[in-house]
Amino acid sequence: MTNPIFVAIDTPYLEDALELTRRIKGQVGGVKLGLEFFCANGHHGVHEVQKLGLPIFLDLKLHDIPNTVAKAMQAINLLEPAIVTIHAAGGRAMMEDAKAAAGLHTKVVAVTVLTSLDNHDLNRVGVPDSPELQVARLAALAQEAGLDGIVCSGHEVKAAKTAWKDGFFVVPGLRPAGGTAADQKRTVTPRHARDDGASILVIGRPITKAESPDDAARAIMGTL
Ligand SMILES: O=c1ccn([C@@H]2O[C@H](COP(=O)(O)O)[C@@H](O)[C@H]2O)c(=O)[nH]1
Repeated sequence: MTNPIFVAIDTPYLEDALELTRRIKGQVGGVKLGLEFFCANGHHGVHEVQKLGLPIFLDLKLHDIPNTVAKAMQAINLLEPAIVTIHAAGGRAMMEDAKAAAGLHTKVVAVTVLTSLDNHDLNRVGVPDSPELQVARLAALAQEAGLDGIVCSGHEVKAAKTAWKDGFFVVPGLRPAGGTAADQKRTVTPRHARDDGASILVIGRPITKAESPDDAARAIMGTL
């Protein structure tokens, strides 16, 4: 089995990111760099991590008017990321323009409902539906816009895959059995997400905050 684990390296410190990536390199399939890292280290930082040889997932969650998102996408094309995120809530035109501006080998995936939100949180931002319904709605819009796939929690991935057979499904909010959820509200185990159709598993703190990140990644891989 290809290793589906992308480890979320959530740090503003380049040296820490490099050390962690070197340490877990043999145990994961790729590295996810987010806003925290990109704002602190920019293109240079991404290049440095890239030199270690793992596929790079740039989790920038772009969300703006179509022209601005398309220009941002063009500006990161040089980095040739394997995966980039945008927000589905930006609408169909924004997603279409983002995909058109992306490099040929970059998967553009849309964040549907953040895994840190539950039903109540969603209602508070004006969405009267459940996360399941909202994910299905935004996944259909992302598919119409020609994107490669979506980001959703492990609770919705099975239904999303049924509706979008060749979609690419990124699932964060993963916790090994008994793990601390922290700010995540819609969590499942990595095995559950994999069995339900996740294409890649995004795992941060259960690996990066473990006493031995490489052992933690190996142990999670052993459960899949
Ligand atoms: O809905 C989403 C979208 C992105 N994320 C990102 O995934 C990791 C999860 O980190 P953990 O430490 O495993 O909780 C993090 O980088 C988020 O920005 C998400 O959690 N949920």
